[in-house]
Amino acid sequence: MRACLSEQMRCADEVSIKEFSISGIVLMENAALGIVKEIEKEIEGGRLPKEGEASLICGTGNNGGDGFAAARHLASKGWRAVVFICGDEKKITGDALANLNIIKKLGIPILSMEDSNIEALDIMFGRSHMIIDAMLGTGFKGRLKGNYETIVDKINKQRKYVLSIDSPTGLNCDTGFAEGSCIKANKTVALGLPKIGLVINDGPYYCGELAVCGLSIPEQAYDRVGISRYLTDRDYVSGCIKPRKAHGYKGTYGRILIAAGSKGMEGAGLLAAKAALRSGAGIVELAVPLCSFDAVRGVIPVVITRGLTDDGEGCLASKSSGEIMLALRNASVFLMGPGLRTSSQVKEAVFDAAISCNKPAIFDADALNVISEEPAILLQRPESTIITPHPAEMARLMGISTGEVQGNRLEAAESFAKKYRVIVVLKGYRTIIASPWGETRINPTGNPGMGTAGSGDVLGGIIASFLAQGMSPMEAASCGAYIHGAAGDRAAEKYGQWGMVASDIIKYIPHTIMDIGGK
Ligand SMILES: NC(=O)C1=CN([C@@H]2O[C@H](COP(=O)(O)OP(=O)(O)OC[C@H]3O[C@@H](n4cnc5c(N)ncnc54)[C@H](O)[C@@H]3O)[C@@H](O)[C@H]2O)[C@H](O)CC1
Ligand SMILES: [K+]
Repeated sequence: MRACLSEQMRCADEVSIKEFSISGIVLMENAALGIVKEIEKEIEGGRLPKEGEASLICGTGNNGGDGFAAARHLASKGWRAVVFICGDEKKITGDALANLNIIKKLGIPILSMEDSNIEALDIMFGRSHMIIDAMLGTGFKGRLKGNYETIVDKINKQRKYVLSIDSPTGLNCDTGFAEGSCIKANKTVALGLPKIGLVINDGPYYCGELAVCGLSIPEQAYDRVGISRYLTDRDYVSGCIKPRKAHGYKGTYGRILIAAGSKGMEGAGLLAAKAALRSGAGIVELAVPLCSFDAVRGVIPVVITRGLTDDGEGCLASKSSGEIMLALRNASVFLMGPGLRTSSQVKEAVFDAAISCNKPAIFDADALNVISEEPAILLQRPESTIITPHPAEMARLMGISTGEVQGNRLEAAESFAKKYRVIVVLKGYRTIIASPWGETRINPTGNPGMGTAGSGDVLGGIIASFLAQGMSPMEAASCGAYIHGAAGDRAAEKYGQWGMVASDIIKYIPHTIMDIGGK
């Protein structure tokens, strides 16, 4: 599913209205119907009563207009709807005014904002079963002004079910940050497309459950606007995980070469190898420095192991690159980096491999740490090359602080992908997969328990595996992140976020793939 900036949504609305003759009032009606449908799902799920009182707190823009229209549909379903208008009623125009006039004629109770009425909100909320936040949507900028802040704080103090229309009021729906007070909703119904800020940074915290109501805006309108950011969803992943061919054999599912490890860091390569096999790779070969060979040989019987010349100090020797090239002749995909550690010899080995390897490749962990000394080396690789940095590695690659990366995750991943012509998988909360050609995907799965040693090695293995089985690099990176996160979510259910470890994520990869539709 696509995700967009508020300005892009405004353009798509305009295209729908002007070029496809879907008028604004139709979009607003569709919004109201979609919101009521989402409320009905909450009733079915037992989170709301079948009938009750709803307080609709409406702004003076179109977000408020959606609220007026929703009040009418809720009233027709047997709810007692009470509308409170924040701000100067005289400012209400267009489609929002049309809907306000309808509910006035229907006799739906409307309170409007005068300072004394703010106190009336407490009585209103006291009686309500549900508060609908229709104050501000994509038109909101900066920090809440005037009475908005007081009202938002009042709503957050209530222990009532809160549904936000399009975006929780107070949230910047482009950045996913709130500068001041912000509604903490139980559910947010995004209209048209989810805005980027709803799915990154603090957005998911404020939104609660996210539902999307398409408003019947045609895909052509989004194409016209050039919206190329996506939220990876289950349908996308199940479309990429194709049934295995009846006549397939292990060679059909690819052969992965993993160059990883150093003395005492043997686990990294083993985790990647196991994750690759558990996600369907045909053959996995793990190449480690000779000094680590005995520690990995036979640990996973189905993994082929190979020793590479070491530097006598526990790491790869620079001349190991010739041996890696030899091993790569039989491989279809190359994964380099987990547990290598950093030294000038490791750097030489990584740079040689980066220049010479003509197979689809993923560079991870320490391979990225040495590449960060001269990231321009990446320009010598095809655009399909994948790098999988965590925020600190991304910061090193970009020569900025981790805080700067985390404050602008989307921009960091996208700008690096464009500048160095590689696919960037920026790990962390809401992993971002950015391509050099402008397609970006945001991953919705995963949990804080996945911040555990070896978790990234598991992700590298899954991506390599999907690549080896024929997915495009963008599909492999996006589906890899999705399955990794979803398996991590299952591991957290079983062991808790505190107790889960990387090998638990691997345990749940098979079930997660089966759930998504892989046999
Ligand atoms: N996605 C769609 O296709 C549709 C969306 N709809 C809804 O329309 C809103 C956007 O409407 P708009 O009138 O442009 O803006 P808002 O209602 O969000 O707010 C405008 C209002 O906000 C005031 N404002 C701005 N910043 C602040 C601030 N910091 N503090 C206080 N007030 C602020 C500004 O002055 C304006 O008065 C979208 O979200 C959807 O809900 C359509 O209904 C259907 C099509
Ligand atoms: K809102």
